[in-house]
Amino acid sequence: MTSLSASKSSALTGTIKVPGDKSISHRSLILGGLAVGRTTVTGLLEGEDVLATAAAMRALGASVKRHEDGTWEIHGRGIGTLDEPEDVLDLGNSGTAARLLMGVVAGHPISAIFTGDASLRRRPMGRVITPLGQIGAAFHGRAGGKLPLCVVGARDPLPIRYTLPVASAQVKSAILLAGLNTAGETTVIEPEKTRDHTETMFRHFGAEVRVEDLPEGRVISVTGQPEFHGRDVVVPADPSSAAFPAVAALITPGSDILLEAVGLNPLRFGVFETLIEMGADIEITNRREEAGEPVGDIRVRASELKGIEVPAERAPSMIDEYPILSVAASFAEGATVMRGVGELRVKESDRLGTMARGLAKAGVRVEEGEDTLAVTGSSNGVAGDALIEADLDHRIAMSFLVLGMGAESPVAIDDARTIDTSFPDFAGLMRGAGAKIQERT
Ligand SMILES: O=C(O)C1=C[C@@H](OP(=O)(O)O)[C@@H](O)[C@H](O)C1
Ligand SMILES: C=C(OP(=O)(O)O)C(=O)O
Repeated sequence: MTSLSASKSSALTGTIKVPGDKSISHRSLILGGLAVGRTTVTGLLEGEDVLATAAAMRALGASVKRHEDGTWEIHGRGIGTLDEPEDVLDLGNSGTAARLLMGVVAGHPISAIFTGDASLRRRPMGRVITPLGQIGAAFHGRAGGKLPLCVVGARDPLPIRYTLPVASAQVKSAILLAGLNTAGETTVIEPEKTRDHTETMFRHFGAEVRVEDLPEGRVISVTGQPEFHGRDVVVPADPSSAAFPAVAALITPGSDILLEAVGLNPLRFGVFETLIEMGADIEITNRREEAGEPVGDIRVRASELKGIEVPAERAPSMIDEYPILSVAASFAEGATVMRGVGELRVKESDRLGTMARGLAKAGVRVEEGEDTLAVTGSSNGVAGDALIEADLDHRIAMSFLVLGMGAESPVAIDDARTIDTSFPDFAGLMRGAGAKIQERT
């Protein structure tokens, strides 16, 4: 295991291009593999999660290649024509890859066995098994719907109308992907809006998607068996990754950084809204659109932050950003109370537990509730001097390295390898901006 340690850094400066959006990268490989003809993807995140999706799409019969210039080229044969994989599909650490691909397989007359690393094997899959079972797929696996499990795809997938019991773009996307191969209209109702990259990209590849805002929620319908044609996709920089250098700059006096070409989709932007409410000096310029997604540059300058209440309804738009928000809160004056965050317990780690334990170890006042987290910052700063267990969770690992950049004494993480799932070369990019991150021996 590579252990890294971060210590109090001087001002962070310069332009930082964080890697491509993870959600959009997964979807571009999957839809490219379902389309007839050539799809090219530029700016694909080459993190382990996305590479697991690339390998799975190859195992399902798509041609997926990387060119030397970093562009990816995908050729599929059309919806309904995937091959049965000859071996187990190992999705590593990626919940998105596992759940979206279960949707794809559920809608095809093939079987596949899904597994993942120790973190993915403890995550709940019942949330996709229930609706995909209604479509006609069968599942054989461990008690409680955990991986490894075998998906037997439906011979004649049925169109369903399903209301999401949990705000999850992964569940919504799994159902819509299975719906691609049904004769008829598949409808998902989401009482709380979640990221809409699947809907946007479905349209980009040629599907008919209807979206209505009704009293029961957002109603999304896709007409099955569209002709998907290969398309060009430009992946914006990931706002979830951008949040790490952004918070690092906010808590490091004198910092002034520019985050280039970041996705500004409002359903992903909750963390920046929250930081601005906390008093962050954040400015967005050069707004534009790429492949149907809004993009812009984000300038972040060191700021005095204050604690706030983060409303529960904002959770889906910043679900992956609570760990790094808790770090910002540790340097803010007063309490930051995060509500409605129970979903964090079923991510790569139990993020409420891992954050609460780690912050307490580093000397931060923190209270963990069943679905709340309250962090109280102090004008004395953060003590640090802690070794944190990342627990196979990239966002926990990066959050504590950022904490170390502002703390009085260094903060170390036991396993930095996990960062490669979503942000390869995080340490290199941060060092380039002035952060002090060292290998521990
Ligand atoms: O659809 C996606 O790409 C994602 C959805 C979210 O998960 P849930 O659907 O479980 O909320 C998020 O946490 C994950 O990192 C990516
Ligand atoms: C929860 C995350 O990803 P996934 O669900 O794809 O493992 C994440 O990246 O924070």
